Amino acid sequence: MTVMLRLERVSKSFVMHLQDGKVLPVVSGVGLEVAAGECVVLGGPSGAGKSSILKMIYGNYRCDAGRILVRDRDETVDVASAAPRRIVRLRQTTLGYVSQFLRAIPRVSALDLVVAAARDQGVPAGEAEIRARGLLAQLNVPERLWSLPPATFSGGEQQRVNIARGFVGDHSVLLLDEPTASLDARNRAAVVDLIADKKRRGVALIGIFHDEDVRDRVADRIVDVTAFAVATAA
Ligand SMILES: Nc1ncnc2c1ncn2[C@@H]1O[C@H](COP(=O)(O)OP(=O)(O)OP(=O)(O)O)[C@@H](O)[C@H]1O
Repeated sequence: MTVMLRLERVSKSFVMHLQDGKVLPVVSGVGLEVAAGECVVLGGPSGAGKSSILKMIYGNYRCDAGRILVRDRDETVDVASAAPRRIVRLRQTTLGYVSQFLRAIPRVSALDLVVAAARDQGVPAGEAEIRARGLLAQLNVPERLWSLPPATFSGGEQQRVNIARGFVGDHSVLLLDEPTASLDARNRAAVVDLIADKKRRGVALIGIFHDEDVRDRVADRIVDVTAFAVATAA
């Protein structure tokens, strides 16, 4: 078993600068591991800290304590202490993040957005286009839309273009932040298939899924984040 991601004693509080620097502790002592080919789902009620944990792993939120170890080919990177430039490189080679929101670029077509995500990871142009077309088709994005910029697409269509962007490359650790939120049953099933495919290829996945059916189909393990919740006097 190759561990691709390990969190050790990770803690996070938010400092509310607009409220006299009041400190809002969120999680403490988070420890978990994700192996290659495994999908771990973060569980627990709203506000438990699931998204904050994903954002710390991706390096968007700084953690107060602990280590976030990501295997990057022959090296191990501690996201908690790595320099920003190292985190940017880690995201190019190894660490991907898929949310439900697409950041559309004006005048760039849906197909080109997906191709660009693969090219950023060094996938050759021809191969990138084949993968992008395959994913847009698998995610039921109508072909007449592929040459159009997604700014005018429906929410679900934009979400599926974003999922195609997230899955088109060769990241070996993928963070999934509710990628199936507001998709219909057919497209939720398509995403479940994509996750199964990544698992077969040895990708380590960790994610948040509010849909119980999807969660049960993708999860090898569910880690309940309330175990790491910080008791506050409120
Ligand atoms: N940038 C931030 N600044 C201040 N507080 C924040 C910030 N991000 C999250 N929080 C707070 O941290 C707590 C955990 O939020 P988080 O989004 O991680 O929970 P969650 O388990 O993902 O919830 P949900 O299931 O509703 O998305 C919440 O109380 C939230 O208000």
